[in-house]
Amino acid sequence: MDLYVRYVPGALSDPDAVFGFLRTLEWDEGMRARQTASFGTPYDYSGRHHDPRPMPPELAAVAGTASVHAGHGFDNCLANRYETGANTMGFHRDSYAGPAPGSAVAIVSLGATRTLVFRGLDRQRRVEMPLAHGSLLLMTEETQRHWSHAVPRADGVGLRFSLTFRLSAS
Ligand SMILES: O=C(O)CCC(=O)C(=O)O
Ligand SMILES: [Fe+2]
Repeated sequence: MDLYVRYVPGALSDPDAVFGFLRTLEWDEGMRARQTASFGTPYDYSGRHHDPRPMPPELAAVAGTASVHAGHGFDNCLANRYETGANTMGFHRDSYAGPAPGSAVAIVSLGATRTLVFRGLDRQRRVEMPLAHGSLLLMTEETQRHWSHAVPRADGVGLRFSLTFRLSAS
């Protein structure tokens, strides 16, 4: 299957404010590769359990923007903090055990541009997508079935956050 994702540059009206807000958050340092924080309906990720925590208004507003593009709401936000280009995310496919069938996963990027690499499960194809400050990327369930994605190491790159939004099935 061809890669079908939708990239919306400049999706956020005030990305600098969201970036500033994210800098004030407390981050979970339990993962070596990067730091995380979870809001809304918990979504178990990399075998880590998150307790339910309400989405702060700053993130609920971003979820609202993502909803307009996705055509459905989002009730979970998993935030990732990549302090430097040495912080990474390995190849994986997002699980649909929790999310509603047919719903999209949205990635909102703040701060330094990092490249999201898609790799076909046949390992024959590779597509690189640089994700800019204030951008939104939508991925479908179908995408997850045929492609994995990763945020590889990048030299000389500063702080970057990603917000991944999901809609839970129940
Ligand atoms: O940080 C990113 O852009 C990727 C995030 C991601 O793939 C995830 O949280 O599942
Ligand atoms: Fe992912």
